[in-house]
Amino acid sequence: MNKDQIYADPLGHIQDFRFDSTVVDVFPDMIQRSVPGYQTIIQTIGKLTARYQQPDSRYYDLGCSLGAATLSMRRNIRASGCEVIGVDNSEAMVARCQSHLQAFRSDVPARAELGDIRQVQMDNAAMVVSNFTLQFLPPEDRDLLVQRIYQALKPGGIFVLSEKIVEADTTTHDLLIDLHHDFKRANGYSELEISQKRTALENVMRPDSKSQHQARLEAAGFSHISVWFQCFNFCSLVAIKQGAAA
Ligand SMILES: Nc1ncnc2c1ncn2[C@@H]1O[C@H](C[S@+](CC[C@H]([NH3+])C(=O)[O-])CC(=O)[O-])[C@@H](O)[C@H]1O
Ligand SMILES: O=C(O)C(=O)Cc1ccccc1
Repeated sequence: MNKDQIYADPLGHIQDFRFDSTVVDVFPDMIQRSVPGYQTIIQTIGKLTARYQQPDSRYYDLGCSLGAATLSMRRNIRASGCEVIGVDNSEAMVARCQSHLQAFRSDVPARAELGDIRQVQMDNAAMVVSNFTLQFLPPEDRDLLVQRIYQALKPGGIFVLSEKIVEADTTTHDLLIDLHHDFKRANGYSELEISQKRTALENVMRPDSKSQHQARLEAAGFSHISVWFQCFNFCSLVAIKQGAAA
């Protein structure tokens, strides 16, 4: 696995963070060392797939990057007539993701599509995952996407939404950010790397608060909403669409 050293040297001008080929080459190392609980979340997406799978259904991974969640869903589907679709608007990510998907044998079809998640057609879904992707959309586009996810889900379908979050309380907000930086430091990132990456993300990643996420999911129509994971300022929610009446 290639080590992430993208922000190791001092940069005169720090450009906005982009998911280009330089990032693709180090992405598994970067996400592992930067996102607390990443592995737990990927594994739990698999467990949720095993529970919420429905036959003849689609499973979407929005902002699939290299396909970690796509693969985790595919590994856990036993129902027939299912298909897993990863979508990402980074050409470099989609190309690498597609070759990962082909490297593992499976009876469940899976593909990575190049596209903007705001435009992609979704329907007949048992499950939709947005694992740290919604935070990169312009805030004004988030409500509509969540409404479209709700519409795409079948009754009883599940949406897994993982996000970096902000706290309303500034004291605990600063505390959680400090704890996250401690986590990055413990994983070998220097002060310079932490601060340059922070600057690079400032204009492109705009986290909401947990209550904003919960309100948006409720407004879209989801019946059952819970935070199932949180470590520092990283969290993951499940939102379930009401099942068919018995
Ligand atoms: N509008 C958009 N349309 C499509 N893709 C987008 C868009 N905006 C950003 N992306 C894509 O969303 C991904 C976000 S990374 C997801 C990790 C993955 N889910 C994982 O479980 O490993 C999160 C992170 O690195 O913090 C990138 O690949 C972008 O190209
Ligand atoms: O690195 C960070 O500080 C993050 O917030 C997580 C992250 C991980 C990978 C790409 C972009 C952001």
